[in-house]
Amino acid sequence: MANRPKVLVCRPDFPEGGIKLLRDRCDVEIYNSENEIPDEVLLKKMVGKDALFVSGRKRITKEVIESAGDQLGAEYIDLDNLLRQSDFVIVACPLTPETEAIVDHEALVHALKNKIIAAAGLDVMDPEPLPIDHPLIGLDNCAKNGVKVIATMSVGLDHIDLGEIKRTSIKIGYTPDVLTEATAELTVALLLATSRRVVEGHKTIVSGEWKMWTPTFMCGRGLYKSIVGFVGLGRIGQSIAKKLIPFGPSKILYSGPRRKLEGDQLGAEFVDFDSLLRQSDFVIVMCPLTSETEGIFTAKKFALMKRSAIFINSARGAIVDQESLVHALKNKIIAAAGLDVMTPEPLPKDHPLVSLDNCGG
Ligand SMILES: O=C(O)C(=O)CO
Repeated sequence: MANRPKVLVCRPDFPEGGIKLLRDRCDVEIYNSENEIPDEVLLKKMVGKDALFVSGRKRITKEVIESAGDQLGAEYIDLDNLLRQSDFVIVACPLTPETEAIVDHEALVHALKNKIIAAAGLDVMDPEPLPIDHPLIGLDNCAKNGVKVIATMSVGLDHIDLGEIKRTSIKIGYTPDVLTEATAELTVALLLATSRRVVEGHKTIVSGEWKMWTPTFMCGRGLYKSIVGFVGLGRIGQSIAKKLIPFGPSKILYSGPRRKLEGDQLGAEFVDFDSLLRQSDFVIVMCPLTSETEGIFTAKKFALMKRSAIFINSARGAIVDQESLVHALKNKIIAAAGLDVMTPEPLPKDHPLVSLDNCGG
């Protein structure tokens, strides 16, 4: 069918239901490799596409955005002069009261139909999308070019250069709330498995290391009357907190950019980062990866934590300085870690975190 948006799906293994939704409305090309699409392939394949659908692991770089979008540079000149001189006129000003209705679409249709100008390439229009029967749609000399949407199957946007995106008209689609409960359940599982040493215990049976019952063998740490600290109390953090409250922690703390009403409603106390690290028996990392949070878990921060503390990260590996985490675990500066995320993913088999008994993932 004509005029269907063209979408490049950058992995073959997104859930079928979602792909079907896309296929119903769009022409879909799927990049068929289990590895993330390399930039040089993406740059070629996205030519002529209206949208990209990527995973949360595909880095969307400045180069990709520049090729996808609608950036320009221009020499200052008054408008009429510019219109008289230019072979190509690129509209890239912000929408303000002064520029509103900058393109009179009827006038544009007239100009294109009557060859007053040769052609138009539109990355934006009014309304968006244009109705299928709009005269611009049927005009051979009017192309709607360039990627308009980058959709990612993730709530995290850390893989996309948002600074560059803001300089374009590209819209971002993401999946908030889709995995809130799943991530929260997994984090609770990770926390219990780590504190109750489930994986370690399993290994002792498989390896034959468990010889007999002794009073303190595989003793873990309890949530009951513990202090649980959340670094980031967004949707997922709140859901984890709700699931942990029935275990009877004595206190829930959280740190982040600001105190939240939802934190108050959960009876959680807003504290600064260092104070959270000093007080918590369980530290749960649930903040987004941004320039402010990258590498915030340094050796100094691990040193602030209790020696009995358990560290859980279900957010992003890069929030943690991983060498410092290895050091903290090896030297029992903290008791244990449960990791849903790491750098790189997957960790190589010979990475120290893989062999440490007090680290699970
Ligand atoms: O939604 C996200 O950001 C994820 O990491 C899911 O894997």
